[in-house]
Amino acid sequence: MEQYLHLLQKIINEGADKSDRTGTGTRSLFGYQMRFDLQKGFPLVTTKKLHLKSIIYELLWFLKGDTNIKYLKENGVRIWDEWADENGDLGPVYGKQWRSWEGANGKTIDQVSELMHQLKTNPDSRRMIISAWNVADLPEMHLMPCHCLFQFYTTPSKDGKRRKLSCQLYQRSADVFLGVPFNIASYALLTMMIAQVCDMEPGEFVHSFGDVHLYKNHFEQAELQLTRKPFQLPQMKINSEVKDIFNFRYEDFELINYQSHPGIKAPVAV
Ligand SMILES: Nc1nc(=O)c2c([nH]1)NC[C@@H]1CN(c3ccc(C(=O)N[C@@H](CCC(=O)O)C(=O)O)cc3)CN21
Ligand SMILES: O=c1ccn([C@H]2C[C@H](O)[C@@H](COP(=O)(O)O)O2)c(=O)[nH]1
Repeated sequence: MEQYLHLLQKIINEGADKSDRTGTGTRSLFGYQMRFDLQKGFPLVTTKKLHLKSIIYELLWFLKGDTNIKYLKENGVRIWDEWADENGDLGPVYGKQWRSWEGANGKTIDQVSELMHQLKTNPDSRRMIISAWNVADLPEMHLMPCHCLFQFYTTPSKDGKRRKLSCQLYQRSADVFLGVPFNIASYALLTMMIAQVCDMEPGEFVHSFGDVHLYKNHFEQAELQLTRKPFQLPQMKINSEVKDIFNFRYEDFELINYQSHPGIKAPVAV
């Protein structure tokens, strides 16, 4: 995960100091890209211990089309608590847009099912995009989508038998210390899950950023992380019997050989 440490260092060295919506203050860069070859291991940050359980449950929650934190809470995941109302609702956030985007004349569009259909029937398509940035719904969302648009791309693999699947994400706003390690692992996992159910090989995850920032109250934590040497990447083992993107359960994932430095606490900007 040298790419990630390089980004942290670059923000510290070259970023502009900016105020932000939360009142915390950030140092920020505009426009940056990282690439992760998913055949070289699972891109989970090793310079602090990451809680993969939260990442997996959050992804399964998006795929269910859920936008209430009840399911997360039942599974011990608290990362969305600060944004929910008294009923646990977050408004029409990711899950709603991925699975039931409301179009004209009351029709809803399941972008994930559409994507699966395209990948299986027309894998050279240049239109395999999922967008959470539903402009009409933005005012109702408790937090506007940060990872707002992603695209898939396939090529024939070397042996010509199976295709290789890559994914590129555009993240308009990125909390480099807390959010980004989650976002990398989440989209890497999603790409591997989709590759499996389409009988493809995982290719690359390309992570493109708009405003990528380090909050002022994460500086010490980031400096500590930069003193640490990354370990080799772990591997992710997925239950190969699952052949439908909507049938994955938490128990279908096994992280192997994850060696990391200790966790580092940091306050989340609300
Ligand atoms: N300021 C901010 N940063 C974010 O990364 C973020 C938001 N807001 N709002 C919406 C979601 C929620 N996300 C979050 C929220 C909290 C943690 C966090 O506190 N992570 C801790 C451990 C949390 C756990 O797994 O229980 C960490 O050390 O990574 C991570 C991602 C990502 N998003
Ligand atoms: O998956 C996520 C979700 C959120 N973030 C961060 C990025 C920003 O620091 C805040 C959102 O604030 P805005 O004012 O709406 O940009 O949350 C993230 O990094 N990853």
